[in-house]
Amino acid sequence: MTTPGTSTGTGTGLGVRGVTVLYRDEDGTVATAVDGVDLDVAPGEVLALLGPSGSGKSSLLRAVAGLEPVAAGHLTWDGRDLAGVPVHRRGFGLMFQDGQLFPHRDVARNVAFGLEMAGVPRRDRDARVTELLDLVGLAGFGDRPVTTLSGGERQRVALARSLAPRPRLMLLDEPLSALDRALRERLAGQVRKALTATGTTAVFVTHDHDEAFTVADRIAVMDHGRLLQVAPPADLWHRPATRRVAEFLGYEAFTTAPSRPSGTGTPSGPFAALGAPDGTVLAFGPGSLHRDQDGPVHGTVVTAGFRRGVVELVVDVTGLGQVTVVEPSGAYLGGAPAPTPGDQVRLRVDEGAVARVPNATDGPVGRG
Ligand SMILES: Nc1ncnc2c1ncn2[C@@H]1O[C@H](COP(=O)(O)OP(=O)(O)OP(=O)(O)O)[C@@H](O)[C@H]1O
Repeated sequence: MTTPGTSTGTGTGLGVRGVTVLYRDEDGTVATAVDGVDLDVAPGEVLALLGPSGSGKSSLLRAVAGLEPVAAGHLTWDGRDLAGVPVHRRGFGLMFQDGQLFPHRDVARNVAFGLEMAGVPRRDRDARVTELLDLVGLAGFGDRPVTTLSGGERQRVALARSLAPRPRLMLLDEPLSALDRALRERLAGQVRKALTATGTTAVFVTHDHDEAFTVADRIAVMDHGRLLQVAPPADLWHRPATRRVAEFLGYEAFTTAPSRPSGTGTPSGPFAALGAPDGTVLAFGPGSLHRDQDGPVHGTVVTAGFRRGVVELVVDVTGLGQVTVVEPSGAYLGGAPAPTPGDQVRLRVDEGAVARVPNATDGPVGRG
């Protein structure tokens, strides 16, 4: 058996150096899908590639898998160049939006497929299948025909099947995007559990912010073929590297941190209490401001609406712009009226929910 082995050894994992992926149209036009990306994924790490549609996430993943040629730069595993190593010799597992199970095999034989191909003895195979089905929450499903499974169950079988041969790297391309939101949220946690429990190094492509934050040890934000920032979830959320990243994450309004007037040492204005070095941009989003009748910040309600247990007020904040204020909807039980457009409100700032953006210009980042 070509046993890639688990990825928690002494290696260095995946190296991506200046990788560019190009597509050539029939008329000869060349489009750059991935543009000189540098990235490292450490052994045992789960990295999410997050970005809008068309940002180049799948192209980068497919290049790592060996499914797409690398036009410039190179890829390494544990320091060894992957150029010329065919897909099936990389020891990488692949999982896509549609898990593409074998319809004529039952659940257990789907999970066992890679082990059978590798000549793993029956007893070891059965033990591994039981272990994996247990891990993905499908204990006892072994003899079910896959045609009787729900979409979420199918994707969990596909995950178990990919993990069974202990790939040294798992590449997941939007594995949950065909499922409904509630199921996606639940399964994202399960995918993380399965990857970390098996010590599997993984790259998880998604355009869904919540999924990326749930699944990943670090998130790489991609746009127009370039990496904008690579950081652990909390660092990315609270310290977006640029305004573009902050906007992509959902921050809505920006202001430069108040500077200290020379001589007095005390900045003034409604955001004066927010500690940040001069020139830092403060980014406000849902949760950054709360209603408080004695609050120092003034605003006018633009819209108010219920959404999954909360009331969202879009408020035009004086000196800042429109920011969403989120309130538990329990406050409106019994028909208590929600604010209406045009109402004046006072607000206070939740300092921990205001991101600090270094006043850096947007551009690609170095390797993560
Ligand atoms: N086979 C192809 N031929 C030509 N252009 C392609 C091909 N595949 C992707 N592209 C283009 O490359 C760019 C990046 O596409 P890619 O699928 O990598 O982005 P993505 O971030 O994964 O998007 P999505 O989330 O929509 O899947 C897009 O502009 C896309 O139109």
